[in-house]
Amino acid sequence: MAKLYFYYASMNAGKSTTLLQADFNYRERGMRTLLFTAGVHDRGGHGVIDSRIGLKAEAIPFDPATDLRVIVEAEHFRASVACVLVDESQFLSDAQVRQLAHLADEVGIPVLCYGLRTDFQGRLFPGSAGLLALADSLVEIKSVCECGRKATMNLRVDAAGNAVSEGAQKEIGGNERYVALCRKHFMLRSSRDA
Ligand SMILES: Nc1ncnc2c1ncn2[C@@H]1O[C@H](COP(=O)(O)OP(=O)(O)O)[C@@H](O)[C@H]1O
Ligand SMILES: Cc1cn([C@H]2C[C@H](O)[C@@H](COP(=O)(O)O)O2)c(=O)[nH]c1=O
Ligand SMILES: [Zn+2]
Repeated sequence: MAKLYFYYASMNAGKSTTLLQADFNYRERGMRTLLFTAGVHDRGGHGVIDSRIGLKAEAIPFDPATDLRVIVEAEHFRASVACVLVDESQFLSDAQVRQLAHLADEVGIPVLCYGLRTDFQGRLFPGSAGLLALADSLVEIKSVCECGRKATMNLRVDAAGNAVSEGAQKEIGGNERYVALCRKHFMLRSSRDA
């Protein structure tokens, strides 16, 4: 039975790199894949999955109005799709997570989602909440805080490096805007700079 997977981590943990490796693995065996990424996440260009290690691939951009089920079913009808890979899956809506679950259960295509678990305030994103609730397999990709503990949280920082604790949930950025920290240091920095 095909499964819905959620590979989650803090920022800068290697999610996009791992996705692109999994994609390569399918394609080098002659299997067709479909890649999606959030249209809003244009750090490496619109509709591009880019890893800090330098790997890149084109992907279908999704926004809240995108019906991933319709796109994948139409493509699968045209030529068999072996796997669907979704980057920035924290930005999926709950309805889109259900579309992906349908693809795994009813169409038989494995769906691999990669994304953040929590935002800069330590709260779940809609896509992460949906995936934590519905995925068959939850896999944590691990990275380290500056203290050596596991980095599970994402601190948003300003140009001076001070913690930002208020603002919109969605704010595109990279290492200049976010620091991955363990929970202890996330809490300490959040309250110190408040
Ligand atoms: N030149 C490099 N060689 C090896 N690893 C690198 C290099 N540049 C960045 N990295 C590592 O890649 C990881 C970030 O990968 P990326 O796929 O962009 O993460 P994510 O998608 O989780 O934000 C970090 O662990 C970083 O240390
Ligand atoms: C914590 C947090 C992150 N974001 C944005 C910032 C980046 O554009 C992406 C995550 O990118 P990565 O591939 O994991 O490096 O998400 C956000 O909008 N809001 C947040 O709270
Ligand atoms: Zn720490």
